[in-house]
Amino acid sequence: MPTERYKVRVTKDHLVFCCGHFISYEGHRCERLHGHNYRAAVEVEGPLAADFYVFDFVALKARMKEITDDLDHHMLLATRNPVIAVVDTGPTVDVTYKDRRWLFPRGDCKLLPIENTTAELIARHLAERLLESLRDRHGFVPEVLRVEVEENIGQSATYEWVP
Ligand SMILES: Nc1nc2c(c(=O)[nH]1)N=C([C@H](O)[C@H](O)COP(=O)(O)OP(=O)(O)OP(=O)(O)O)CN2
Repeated sequence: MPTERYKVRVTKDHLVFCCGHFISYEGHRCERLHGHNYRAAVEVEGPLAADFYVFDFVALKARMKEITDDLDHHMLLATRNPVIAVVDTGPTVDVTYKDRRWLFPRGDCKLLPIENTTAELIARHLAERLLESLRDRHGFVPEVLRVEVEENIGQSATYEWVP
C-alpha cells in the first residue's frame, strides 16, 4: 500500500511585509540599518480533511496575512540579541550597539522575542504565531509546518516545525 502525503503551499504578493532591520554577525559586528520587502510562504502537511483538503488555502492565507500585516512598515528589533541592547522606554525604543545609538518612536517598532532579525528567526517567529492562530481559530494543528521568509529575490530561509 503506497503512503500518501499531501502538502498545501501559499505564497502571495500580499504576504509581503516591508520592514527595517539590522543584524549582528560574526559575533561582534553589526550591520547598518536597512530594509527589505520580505515575502513569506507557508506550507502545511497533513492528512486530507472531510473536504478533501489538508487545510483551506483561503483561511491559511488570511491567518498569515494578519501576521505579516502586523509587521508591515515597522522597524524589526530583536530583544534577545547578545550585543545589541534594546530598551523600551514607553514613548521610544532606545537601541545601542557599542558607540552607535538609534532612537525610534515606539509605535514604529516591533520588538520580537528572538536573538537576531535574520530571515531564519523571523521565519520561526512567524511560524510560532501562525501555529497559535491556526490552533485557536481553526482547531488545526498540522503534521508539518514550514515558513519561508525571502529577504530578497533568490535568498530565503525556511523554518520547519514538526510536533
Ligand atoms: N542565512 C542568512 N544570511 C544572512 C542574513 C540572514 O537573514 N540569513 N541576512 C543578511 C543581511 O541582513 C542582509 O540584509 C543581506 O545581505 P546581502 O545579501 O548582502 O544584501 P542584499 O539583500 O542587498 O542582496 P544583494 O545580493 O547584495 O543585492 C546577511 N546574511
